[in-house]
This record gives sequence, C-alpha cells and structure tokens, in this order.
Amino acid sequence: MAEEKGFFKRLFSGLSKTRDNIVSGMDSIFNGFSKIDEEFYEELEEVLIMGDLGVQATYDILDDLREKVKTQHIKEPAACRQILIDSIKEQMDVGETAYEFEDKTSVVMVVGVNGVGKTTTIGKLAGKLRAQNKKVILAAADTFRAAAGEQLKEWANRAQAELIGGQEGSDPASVVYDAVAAAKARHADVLLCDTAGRLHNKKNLMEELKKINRIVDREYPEAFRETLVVLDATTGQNALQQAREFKEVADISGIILTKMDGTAKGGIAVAIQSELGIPVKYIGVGETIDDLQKFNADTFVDALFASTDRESETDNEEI
Ligand SMILES: Nc1nc2c(ncn2[C@@H]2O[C@H](COP(=O)(O)OP(=O)(O)OP(=O)(O)O)[C@@H](O)[C@H]2O)c(=O)[nH]1
Repeated sequence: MAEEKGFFKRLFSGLSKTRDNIVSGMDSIFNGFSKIDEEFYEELEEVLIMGDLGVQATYDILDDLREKVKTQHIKEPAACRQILIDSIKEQMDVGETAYEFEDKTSVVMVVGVNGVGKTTTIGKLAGKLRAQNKKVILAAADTFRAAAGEQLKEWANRAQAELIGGQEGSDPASVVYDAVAAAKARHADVLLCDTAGRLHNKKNLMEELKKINRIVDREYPEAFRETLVVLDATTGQNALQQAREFKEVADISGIILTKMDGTAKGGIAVAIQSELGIPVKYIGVGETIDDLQKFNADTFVDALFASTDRESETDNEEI
C-alpha cells in the first residue's frame, strides 16, 4: 500500500501540467456556467481536444455526458464533473492489463522511433525485472542508429543484464537469432529486444519485424511473446499517430508512454487507450532506472482530477 501511495503522489505531481491544461479549464467551465447549454458543451469540447484526449475520445465522452444529462435530468453544470470523470474512465477501459511476460519465459519486442526514450525504457524495464530476480538478456537489434548499441550497453551494465549484439550495421534478425540462442542456453527469463522503429518506410519496417518474429517463432516457440511500442508523451498527437502506424505493421500488445513527468500532454493516454484499445502498460516518469511505473487508467484519472489539497491528504490516506 505504501508503494501505491507513493506512486499516487508521484503521479499527482508529475501530472501537474496536464492538470493545469485540462482540469483547470474544465473546472472553470463547470463553475462559470449557470446552465447546461450548447456553449457549455462546445467549451468542454475545446478543453478536451486541446488537452490531447483526441477527437474520437472527446466526441465519445461528450456524447455520453449529453446522454446522462438528459436521462438523469441534470441541470447543474457542476454536477457534470463526476459524470465526465467516470466517462473518461469508461472510455479508457481496455479490461484488466496483463503483465504475463514478467512471470513467464518470454521474448519482448520493443519498438519506437528514435528519440522517444526507447533505449532508456528498455534499461528501466531490465532493471525492474532484475529487481524481481529475473535473468534478463537484452538484444541490441536496433542496429541502424550509430551509438544505439553503446547506449544500450550502458543500460545493460546498470541493470546487470547481459547484452547481445551492438555492432552498428549488423543484421537485426541475426542479432535476435543470437540473442534467442543465448536466452535458451542460459535459461533467461526475459529477452528484451531493442528493435528498429523507422516509420518512414513502413513496408521495410513491417518486413523486418516479420522476419524477426519468424525467427523467434521458429527458434523459441515455447516463449511467451509481447510487442511493446514506446511513445513520447510530450509529442501529444504525434505519439497517437505513431501508435496507429505501428498498429498497422505489428501485433501490438501494449504501450509505454515516456516523459509523463512534467508534460502538459498526459491526456494522450486517454486517446491511446480509448481510440486504439491498446493498454498503456507503463509510464516513464523520469530519467533514472527506477522511473518506470505500471500504469492504471483509473488511478491516472483520479490523480489527474484530484484536488490540489489531495497531495497533502495522501500523506495520511491509503489509496
Ligand atoms: N524526463 C524523462 N526523460 C526521459 C524519459 N524516458 C527517456 N527520457 C530521456 O529521453 C532522452 C531520449 O532517450 P533515449 O532512450 O536515448 O531515446 P531512444 O528512443 O532510445 O532514442 P534512440 O536510441 O535514438 O532510439 C534521454 O535523454 C532520456 O533520458 C522519461 O520518462 N522522463
């Protein structure tokens, strides 16, 4: 519980800019309007869209609000606040988020375009698994970018995980082949593969991922599989677009949203889960190895909408 409480507090403070961006605007609408009319809905729409919740999720949330206002005969704008909170949670519902790979012999493909924090995230994930005493191997299969291998090596050292590959320009599929052989020989629990994420040539990317997946299918059929996309939350709608494009080329099982600390665009988590139906599994909340947290949509929405007095309340309260 203490860990959960600490998590809520960190999430609460990390979301301060997103809160300013979304909730402050909403609250001034709830408090400033004396009746629920078209202008009220229009202003809410603007706040939600500007808050990066995405067009689709915004429309769905507002349709739901209109419906409930009608059926429950709500007259007070302020009474809409809780309905909206519940509706955002409903929109984000993708069922229970599973983390089976953490407890199984598994191969995890991690994809994401350059600069989103992919290497850092893989390092953090390795650290998290190592802290659970898992044997972790990292495959440096993003062989396209110079220095990517070096950077991953540093993270591997930090996390005390073994690294396979890392030579610039080598074939990603052969790195994965070697890494699978190492994972099997050394009875690794989790093989984390840093794979390429160049979206400008989708066909090549798709072929490359297919080729890599075929190798794992053939060489390691018993392994549990997962494909995670890393997205930079600070890029807002761009991140959503990247998620859409990766969804077209691979079977994505989860998303990791980095740089959630201090961004005003945290609303993108709503857009991703609501529009794509893919769970955000982790969020990055800083640059160190411990700054990766499991994501829970309800806790996220609660932290976003919690009043600013809530932070001190959480000192004495179990969340
Ligand atoms: N504040 C913050 N910074 C982060 C987070 N995750 C990554 N970063 C920083 O983002 C920058 C880019 O991270 P990298 O891991 O190098 O990015 P990358 O996606 O691996 O880039 P490539 O290696 O080019 O593919 C680094 O300075 C990281 O420290 C996060 O959750 N919060």
